[in-house]
Amino acid sequence: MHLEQISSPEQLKKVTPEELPQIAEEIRKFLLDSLSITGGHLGSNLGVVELTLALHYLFDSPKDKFLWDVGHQAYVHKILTGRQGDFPTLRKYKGLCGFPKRNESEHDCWETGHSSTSLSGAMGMAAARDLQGESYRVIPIIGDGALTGGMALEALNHIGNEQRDMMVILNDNEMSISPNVGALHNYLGKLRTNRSYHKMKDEVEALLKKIPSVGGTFANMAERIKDSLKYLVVSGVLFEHLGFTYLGPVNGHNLNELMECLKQADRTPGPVLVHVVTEKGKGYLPAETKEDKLHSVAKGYKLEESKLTETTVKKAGAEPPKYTKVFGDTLIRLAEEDHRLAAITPAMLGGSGMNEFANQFPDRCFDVGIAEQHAATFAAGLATQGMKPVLAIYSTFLQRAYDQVIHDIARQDLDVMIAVDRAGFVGADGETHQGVYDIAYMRCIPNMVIMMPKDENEFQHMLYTGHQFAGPTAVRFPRGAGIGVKMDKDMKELPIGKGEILREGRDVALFAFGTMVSTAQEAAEQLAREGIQARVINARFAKPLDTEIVDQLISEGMPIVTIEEGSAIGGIGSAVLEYVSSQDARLEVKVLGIPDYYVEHGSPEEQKKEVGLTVENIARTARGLTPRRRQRA
Ligand SMILES: Cc1ncc(C[n+]2csc(CCOP(=O)(O)OP(=O)(O)O)c2C)c(N)n1
Ligand SMILES: CC(=O)[C@@H](O)[C@H](O)COP(=O)(O)O
Ligand SMILES: [Mg+2]
Repeated sequence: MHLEQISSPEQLKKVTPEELPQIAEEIRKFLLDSLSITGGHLGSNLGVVELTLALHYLFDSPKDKFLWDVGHQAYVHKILTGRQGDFPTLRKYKGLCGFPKRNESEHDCWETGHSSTSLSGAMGMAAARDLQGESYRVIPIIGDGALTGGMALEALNHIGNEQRDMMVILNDNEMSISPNVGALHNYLGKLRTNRSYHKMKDEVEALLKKIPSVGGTFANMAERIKDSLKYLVVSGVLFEHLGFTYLGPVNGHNLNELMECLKQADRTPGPVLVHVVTEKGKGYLPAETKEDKLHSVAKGYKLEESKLTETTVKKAGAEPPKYTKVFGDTLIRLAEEDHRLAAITPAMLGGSGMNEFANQFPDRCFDVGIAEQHAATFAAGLATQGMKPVLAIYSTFLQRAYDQVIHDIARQDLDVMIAVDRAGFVGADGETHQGVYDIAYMRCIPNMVIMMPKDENEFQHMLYTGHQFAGPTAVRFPRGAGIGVKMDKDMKELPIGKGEILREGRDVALFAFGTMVSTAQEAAEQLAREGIQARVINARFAKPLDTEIVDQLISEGMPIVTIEEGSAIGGIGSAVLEYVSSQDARLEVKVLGIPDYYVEHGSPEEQKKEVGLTVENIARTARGLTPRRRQRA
């Protein structure tokens, strides 16, 4: 039997146990070939090949529920559940999603993208199962990185208390995106290495079972040994304290051992935690030996070489700097000048461009694990004592820390700068990762200052401005490269709440924010060729809004098109509308932003086109506002 003959878990079950290692090799080869063309999350998937095979071999999806935490490691599950043929479209527009997707397959029972949700979801399913008198297995698969997330710990607390049947698979590869960190990680390390202790525990228990229950000193002594052994075992295993039966650690690449352990877990009532030790990047040397274990690779990754293809490298050299790189460089410059600056990342050191900062300022760099809520409140704590923390966080993950931004940072008016990376469309990761809500969810928070630069040069000035400002600021910036402008040598402070007029015009105002400014400028040029003069405004601040600029537009009766790469509900367009209405003014305002639905994976260009954030649609919208005005003139 070969992989191409397996398009369902039923067919997998026809494979003999002896053939499984060969299927595992075929899966690895398929992943490597396929992802070298499309890109995607390589390292984690190479690490779960045997684990996924074992789960589908022994258990019965879709009746049994597999919940993949984060979901970036669900490619093998997709291959085994009939989607192998769709891999050429992986993470492409209208193609196979890079994460579990309920409308893609009945085997995807739980959608993910953000980490640490699987245990709570599993608890919900287990409770529903029991309340409805049903019988199926609930199996969340959670990584050691995802286990550092607060939600996962909240769920352990609940699951251990309720004692419902559930098999938690802890896939421990000692890696988050970067090497995993934290006390829990250290603790797992002790469990992993303490194999002799586990062997001793099994041997002593077996021995004691043989001691006959006779009276006298010997029996008392045996009971005392039993008690102290119980204490040793229990105090060594945090999970047992929490109400789980702990099984493992088991080698996640040895199919025989792994399946034996899973069978034992299946026979155990109540919540069981199976500690599976795997290697991220397993089977591909460039991944095994690289620090990030090739967590994800770009399109065109060349096999057998742990570097990108020639064409990609050349292109990268010629491209303007990535915003993330400008952030990392500016952070270092700010930290050199100000010893009060400390930077925090919730597990995204590399992704946030902070590796070099961590090298240069190890004492002032904090990787707190996948703990966005803690990261935000930790920043607040630092700020109360006169530090000037910078919280580097992706827009989509800042959603996790919403109450902390309101309650701990902004309400106390603390001097925290939030560097909101990946703001706007993120492309291939798709709907779970789009950074499109932060303007709306932060604009309503008192004390917040929210800005977004039109280019990478303005970005460094905004970071400088945010650092100088004594209160909460959010500087949002997109994924990817800048637009190729010259970078000023010195950083300067921008006036808070002031936009800039980039082009004069009397027919219509294009009021644009961040990435949309250059698109608006292009639209203005197109309109000029048709005789329509558009005024282009770089809003710079979503809060405070530059009301002077809007007052001027009101006084001229100039229609406005607002343009932003963020949710149209509650964004900068809403801010303009709110202000116009507060002035009892009658002015036409059209809001261009992201409509009220989740935009799926694809390229950012395809995503922008889908929602009308294009030169053509801006020009079309502006045209629709101008005829009456031009007739009057
Ligand atoms: C809430 C949240 N924060 C951050 C991330 C980014 N992220 C994706 S995968 C990952 C590491 C997950 O580590 P682990 O669960 O151990 O899986 P592994 O990659 O090691 O297989 C992180 C931090 C995320 N997806 N969700
Ligand atoms: C699964 C996950 O959340 C991350 O791996 C994410 O895909 C990283 O995104 P960037 O590539 O934008 O850093
Ligand atoms: Mg891990």
